[in-house]
Amino acid sequence: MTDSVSVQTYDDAEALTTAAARQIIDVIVAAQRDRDSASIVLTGGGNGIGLLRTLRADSGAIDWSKVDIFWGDERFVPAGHPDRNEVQAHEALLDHVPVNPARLHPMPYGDGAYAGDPDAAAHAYEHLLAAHADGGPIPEFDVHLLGMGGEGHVNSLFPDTDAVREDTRFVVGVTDSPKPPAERVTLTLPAIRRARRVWLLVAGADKAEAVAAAIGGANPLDVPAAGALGTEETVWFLDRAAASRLPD
Ligand SMILES: O=C(O)[C@H](O)[C@@H](O)[C@H](O)[C@H](O)COP(=O)(O)O
Repeated sequence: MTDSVSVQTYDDAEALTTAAARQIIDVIVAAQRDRDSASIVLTGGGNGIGLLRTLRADSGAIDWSKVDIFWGDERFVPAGHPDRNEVQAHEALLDHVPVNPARLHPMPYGDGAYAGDPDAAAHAYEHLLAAHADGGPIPEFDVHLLGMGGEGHVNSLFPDTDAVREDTRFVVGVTDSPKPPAERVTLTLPAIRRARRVWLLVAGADKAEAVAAAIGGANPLDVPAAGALGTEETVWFLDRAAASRLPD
């Protein structure tokens, strides 16, 4: 674990997603050079999907056939449902670049083999992660992207829930999400903390208080984003409004 937390502030959401896209190209290219492959964890939300749209326009020197793509959380809805983060990621980027389908690792669908049982789906995804780990229990993702809700949630880890309290499992099912749909599958804080880099993409004045609390070291049970830390770095990509409550 590192305490290397940094903040980058941009004029608006478009500028922050553009900057994060440029930087993720460099990280992926370097990982492919050093280890022949890269692994990223995608997130939903406007900024996470915005970053993917930016990469669609220009993904630099990335060899998309050598990127493993995982998801940090998923709404437990049927395959192809527009609310699935996976569907939005395909529309924004994955349908438009030469990914290796075998290296796309979507979370299970709400109408598939685990229908009605998000926890069984979570166990299945944890096994999938283990199968792609290089020594450890799950991969050391090169970058775990995250959005954040106004109350500080990341992935489907909402304040004061069993999911955010989870300290052993890497993936859990959620049946009580305060934000619909109630059923979700999510990586936990222990999973996020295995990532080399955790990048939080956050815009808007309604996020400013939670941003300040998280960076100020709030209890993750109250502000889940406070517990989202990478082993090498944690970077907050903010617009001016989201950064407005940070101390100078
Ligand atoms: O699953 C969800 O309900 C959303 O995807 C959610 O977790 C989102 O990522 C954050 O609320 C940040 O969203 P924005 O980037 O759009 O602010």
